[in-house]
Amino acid sequence: MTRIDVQGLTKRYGPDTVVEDLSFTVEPGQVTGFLGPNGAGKSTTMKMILGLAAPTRGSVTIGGRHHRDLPVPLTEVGALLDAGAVHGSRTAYDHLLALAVSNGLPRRRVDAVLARTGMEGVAGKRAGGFSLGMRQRLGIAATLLGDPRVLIFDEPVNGLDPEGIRWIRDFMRSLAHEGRAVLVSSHLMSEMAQTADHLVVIGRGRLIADTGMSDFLHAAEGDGSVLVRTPEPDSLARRLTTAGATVRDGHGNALLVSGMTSEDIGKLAAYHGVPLSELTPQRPSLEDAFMELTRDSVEYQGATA
Ligand SMILES: Nc1ncnc2c1ncn2[C@@H]1O[C@H](COP(=O)(O)OP(=O)(O)OP(=O)(O)O)[C@@H](O)[C@H]1O
Repeated sequence: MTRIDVQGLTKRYGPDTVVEDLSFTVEPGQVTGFLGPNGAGKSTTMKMILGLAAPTRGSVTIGGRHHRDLPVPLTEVGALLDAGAVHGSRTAYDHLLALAVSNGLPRRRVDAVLARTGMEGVAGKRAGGFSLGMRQRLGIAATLLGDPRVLIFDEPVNGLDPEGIRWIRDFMRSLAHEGRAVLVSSHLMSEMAQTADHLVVIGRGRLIADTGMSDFLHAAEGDGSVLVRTPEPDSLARRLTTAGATVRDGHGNALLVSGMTSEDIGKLAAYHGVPLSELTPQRPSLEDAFMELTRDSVEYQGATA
């Protein structure tokens, strides 16, 4: 099985250390979300994985080999860093054919990737006239020309409409489902939550978290308090406190209850005949959880941060 192995990776540009002692693996059969605020070093790390930037220290291997030692790189790793890197005057078919030929790949792979990405209908159209979503599809088709086991996408959903985002998300999942190792960068936690199985979070070039998505979501669930709305807040607060819960007053007729599940609060209220108009477990948004995690490492904090 082919995995990406990043070990002690460091990159300096002059006096600036933009990636610092970074280690993580990208496992086959799952989507690994590579998350970090703007300027965190995601693109630089991806370039080092692909041999496009030389590490100052540390190493990256793909299936145990450095990128420079891969005989036909496109058959081992496909990458989309910038979907704009297409000759606008070429048709989608010719763009892919030029890539295939220059990499010694058979012509039939062009038809295969056009079909895989649902682009047969526009294969003869010039890429210069494509929407951003179509350009992304073309870029993704190109990454698949060599049928690689490892795929790398830098912010693939940036600027796309909801349909385009959904398409890319499903596509990433299907690639992982086939056993490929998929690394996808983003600065949006909410996007990753719907796509990734595993999360590698960096800030200012350093590793902040390397965790399963479900563990992250679990940790983000907060203190487990429950918002309860009732026309009889005083009576319910008394009964909840007697039953061992901690109750804080909210706005209007709302109570914020901790130390008891929403299910037990509902049962207690029903038992005492107290009507409820709302019973909502409180969870911080994923974006909140991510901001909390990376708070100390955003590059430029606003005056109010
Ligand atoms: N060739 C370069 N020379 C000097 N500094 C660079 C170079 N490339 C990147 N940097 C700096 O390295 C830091 C990390 O940039 P990088 O593009 O890797 O971050 P990123 O996490 O991908 O951010 P974004 O989401 O904004 O693309 C930034 O401060 C950037 O200015």
